[in-house]
Amino acid sequence: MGSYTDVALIHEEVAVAPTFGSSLPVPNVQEIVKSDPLHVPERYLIKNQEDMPKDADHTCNLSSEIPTIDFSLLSRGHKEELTKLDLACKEWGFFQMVNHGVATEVLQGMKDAAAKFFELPVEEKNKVAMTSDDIQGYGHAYVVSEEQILDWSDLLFLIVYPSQYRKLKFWPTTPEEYKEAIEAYSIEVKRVGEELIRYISLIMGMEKDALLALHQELVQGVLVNYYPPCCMPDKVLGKSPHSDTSTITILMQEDNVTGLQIRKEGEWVPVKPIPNALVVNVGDVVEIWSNGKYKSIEHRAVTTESRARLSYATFLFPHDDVEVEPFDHMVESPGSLRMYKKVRYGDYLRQSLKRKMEGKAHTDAAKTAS
Ligand SMILES: COC(=O)C(/C=C/C1=C(C)CCCC1(C)C)=C/O[C@H]1C=C(C)C(=O)O1
Ligand SMILES: O=C(O)CCC(=O)C(=O)O
Ligand SMILES: [Fe+2]
Repeated sequence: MGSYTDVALIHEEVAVAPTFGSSLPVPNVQEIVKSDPLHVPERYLIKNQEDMPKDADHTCNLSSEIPTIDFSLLSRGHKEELTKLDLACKEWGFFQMVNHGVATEVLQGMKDAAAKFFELPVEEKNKVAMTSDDIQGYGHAYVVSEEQILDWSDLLFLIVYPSQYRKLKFWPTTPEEYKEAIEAYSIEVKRVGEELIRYISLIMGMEKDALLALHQELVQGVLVNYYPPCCMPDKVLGKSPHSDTSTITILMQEDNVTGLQIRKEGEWVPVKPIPNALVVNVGDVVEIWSNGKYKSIEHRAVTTESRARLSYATFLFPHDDVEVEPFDHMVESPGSLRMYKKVRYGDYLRQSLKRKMEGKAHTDAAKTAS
C-alpha cells in the first residue's frame, strides 16, 4: 500500500484533501436537458470541424470488420480462436465477445437498475455525488480547466473488487436493487475478465496465470455512462476521444442505440451493438506490457437527438504499486526499441486523471523519447 501522504487513489484512504482525480465542478447534463431541451451551452460545443461527429448511425464499411471472438471456443481451447484473439488485439484493440456465458437476466438486471438510478431526481442522485477528494460516485471526471469543452454525459463510478476497496457511501440505495444488480453483474464480468487476461497471457507467450499474478491484485471498477439526448448531436461529444488506462475494459452497450466509435485508419468507426455481446478493448497497460504489439485504441462516444444512451464499462487494472513496462520478450529483438518507460501504475492513473481526455495523451506521455 502506498504512503498515506500520497494523494488519494481509487483504493487508498484519503489523508489530505488532494486535487487528484477530482474534476472541477461542472453542470449536470441531464438537468441541462430537463430545463431546456433545445439549448446546448457553449462549453459543450465542439469547435474543430474535423472533431464533429457525423450522425451516430452513419454507415462505415469498417464497422462490419470489427472482430468477433467466441468466448466459449476460447474456453474449449480452440487454437484458431486464440489466433483470432491475437489478431484482434493487434489490428483493432477491440472486439465483440459472444457466448461469454453471462445470463441475459444478469445483463438486463444491471441495465434496469442503472436506468432507474438515472431517472431519479438529481437531489436523490447527488446523495452519492463524487466528493472533491475522491473519484468514486456520481458526477464527472477529467474536467481540469474552465476552458475545456465538456462531454455531454454524467457518470457513476464504483470500485467493486477487491471488496475491501468498496466505498458503500457512494453505492445507490435507490433503487434498492442496485447493489444486488451490480454485484451479480460484476462477479460474472470478473469471471470473464480474468479468463480473458489468461488468454492474453498465453498469446504473449507467457504462462496462463502470469499476467494476472503481475497485477498483485486485480482491481475492478464499474463506470455507468449516461448520455442524455442532445438537440445538436453533431456539435457535441458524449465522451471525448481517449484510450482506457486499464489492462482491459469490458463494455456492455444498449441494444438499439449506437454511440461508441473507435479510431481505425483515420476514421471513427461505429461499434454496432450486438444483443447480449460484450465489447472488449485492450487498455494502456497491455499496450505498454506488449511494447505496442497490442493496441489501446482511441475511442469516443457520440450522442443522439432522439433518446438517452447508457453504457456500462468495467475497467480491470493493477494495484497502484505495480511497475508497468514492456516485457523483455516483447521487445522483439535485442536491437528493437523499448517503446515505453517504466511507470508505477498508480502514478500513471493519477496523471491520466489530471489531464482532460485527449486521445492517446496517456500512452504518449509514457513513451520513451523517440
Ligand atoms: C483504470 O481506470 C480506467 O481504465 C479508466 C478510469 C476511469 C475513471 C477513474 C479511474 C476515476 C474517475 C472516474 C473514471 C471512470 C473516469 C478508464 O476510463 C476511461 C474513460 C476515460 C475518460 C479514460 O480516460 O479512460
Ligand atoms: O459509452 C461508450 O460506449 C464508451 C465509454 C468509454 O469509452 C469509457 O467509459 O471509457
Ligand atoms: Fe473508454
